[in-house]
Amino acid sequence: SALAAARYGKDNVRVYKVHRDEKTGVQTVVEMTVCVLLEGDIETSYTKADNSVVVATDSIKNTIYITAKQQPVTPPELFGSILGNHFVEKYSHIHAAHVNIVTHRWVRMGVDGKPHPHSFVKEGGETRNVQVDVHEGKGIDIQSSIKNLTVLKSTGSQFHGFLRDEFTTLKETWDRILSTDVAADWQWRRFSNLAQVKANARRFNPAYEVARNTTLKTFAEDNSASVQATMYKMGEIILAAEPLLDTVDYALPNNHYFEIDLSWHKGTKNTGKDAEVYAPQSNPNGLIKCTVGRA
Ligand SMILES: O=c1[nH]c(=O)c2nn[nH]c2[nH]1
Repeated sequence: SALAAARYGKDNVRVYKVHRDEKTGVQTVVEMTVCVLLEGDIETSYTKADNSVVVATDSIKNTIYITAKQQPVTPPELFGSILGNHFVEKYSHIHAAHVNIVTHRWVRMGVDGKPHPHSFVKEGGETRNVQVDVHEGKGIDIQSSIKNLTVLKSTGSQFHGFLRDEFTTLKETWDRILSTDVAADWQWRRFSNLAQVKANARRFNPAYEVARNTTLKTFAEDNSASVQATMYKMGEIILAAEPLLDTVDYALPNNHYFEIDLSWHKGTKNTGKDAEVYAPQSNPNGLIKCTVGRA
């Protein structure tokens, strides 16, 4: 046998960094969970118990903290590129670094209608993530994403005209609840090196805002014919907004809310246009995926 592939590193490195604006007294916080995996001429550490090629995962963890101290930690696309590039440049036998960053949403607290200078609220499990893959001598691939943004609309969603055969029991509907946990990601065109990432660093936050706002606005406003049709509209708009994007991906679970027939109780009407009380379903769920690319 032979080693077909290998990468190793430190996962679940939790990092918090505060920025203190001395003039205004406003403090800003970033909290993230980082994973760094390294690839390169490390085969002998697997096949020959040769640890001389191993940058210890503890050293990788230390490097994450030092880099977070010395470098900007936002936008995560930039921090991930700086971090990955460090390992490829520092160690001649390391030829690729794979950095995953999950940033948690500490949203500034509003107190008496005003943004508080140093207090924050974590809103749900929604995160902003990046996957940065630094390939020595080839370039830097960045995928940005939103995860666990749970949304629901109480109407404005339909599903009819679908294929009917001997396996079909689902009733057609022109008015249903639609709820999903948004997982969206957008793939940047390969950056040739760290300098080019830095030259485009101003694009990352606006792209995130466009992706998040487009997702919410389209979800809310589209009189959805299906999850498929609505997610495609989202992807089209995001792609049109940022020329450096190659593709936009969505993976949307369809979290079903079933009508409950209550007619057994004194003829209580609770289906169709009289439906008010529903049974939210944990499973099974639809799962609709797509990748929107340039024509
Ligand atoms: O939006 C939807 N797409 C589907 O493919 C589907 N299948 N059942 N319900 C559905 N809703």
